[in-house]
Amino acid sequence: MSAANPTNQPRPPAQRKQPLEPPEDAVAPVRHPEAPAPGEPLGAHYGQCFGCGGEQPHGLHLSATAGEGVSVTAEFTVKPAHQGAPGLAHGGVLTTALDETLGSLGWLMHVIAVTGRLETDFLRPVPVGTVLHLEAHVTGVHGRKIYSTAVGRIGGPDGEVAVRADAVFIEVKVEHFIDNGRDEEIEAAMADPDQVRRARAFEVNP
Ligand SMILES: CCCCCCCCCCCCCC(=O)SCCNC(=O)CCNC(=O)[C@H](O)C(C)(C)COP(=O)(O)OP(=O)(O)OC[C@H]1O[C@@H](n2cnc3c(N)ncnc32)[C@H](O)[C@@H]1OP(=O)(O)O
Repeated sequence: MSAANPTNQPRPPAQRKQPLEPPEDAVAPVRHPEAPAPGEPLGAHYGQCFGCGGEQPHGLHLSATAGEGVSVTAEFTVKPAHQGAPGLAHGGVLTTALDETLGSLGWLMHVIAVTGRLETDFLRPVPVGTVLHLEAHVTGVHGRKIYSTAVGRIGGPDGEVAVRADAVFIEVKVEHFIDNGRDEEIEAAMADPDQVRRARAFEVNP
C-alpha cells in the first residue's frame, strides 16, 4: 500500500497523473496573428489576479512580456509578504509565479486555458528582494492540452536557475469561469472598462 494511494484502488482516469511531455503526435503551437508583438508587455488579465493584478496589495504584481513564437518573459520582485522561511520566498509563491507566467502563454495563441498539472523543481532558495526573471514557452499542443515549461532565474535572464516547472494547461471556454466563478466578480469583470483585458477574459477567438 502506498502513502499516495492508501487504499491501493486504481484511480479513475480523470485522477491519474498525466505526462508533462507532449505526446509524439502533438503539434507545434501557433502564434495568433494579433498576438502582442515580441517585447510588448502583456498587462494583467484581471486586476484582482493574485499573480498579475494591480489591485491585490499582497499579490505578486508579476509583469509579463511577449517573446518570439509562443514564449514570454516575466519579472517578479519577492516582497516581505511572500516569505515562507525568514528572508526567503515561500515555495508556493514561487510556484504561483511560474503558474502565472505559463498561464500568460495562452494570450499569444488567443486561447483561454487553465492549469491542469504543474510540477515545480526548487533548485536554489530565493531571498526577499530578489527580482526573479522568468521565461516560459509552449512545447506542444495536443487537442485541448497545452504543454509548457518555465524557468526562473535570480536577478536577470542570465542569473542562476532557482526554480523550474513543467505544466499541462487545458483549453476551456469562457463558460468555465461564468459557470464556476462567483457572480459578483464575474459581473464586475464583464463590465471592466479596460477593453483589452475584457477581450482577453471574455472575447478570445481561436
Ligand atoms: C474571468 C475570466 C478570466 C480568464 C482569463 C484567462 C485565465 C487565465 C488564468 C491564469 C491563472 C493562472 C493559471 C491558473 O492558476 S488556472 C486555476 C487552476 N486550475 C483550475 O482551477 C482547473 C481546475 N480543473 C478543471 O476545471 C478541470 O479539471 C479541467 C477544465 C482542467 C478539465 O476538465 P474538462 O472536463 O474540461 O476536461 P476533460 O476531463 O474532458 O479532459 C480534456 C483533456 O484534458 C486532459 N486533462 C484533464 N485534466 C487534466 C489534468 N489535470 N492534467 C493533465 N491533463 C488533463 C484529459 O486527459 C483530456 O485529454 P484527452 O483525453 O483529450 O487527450
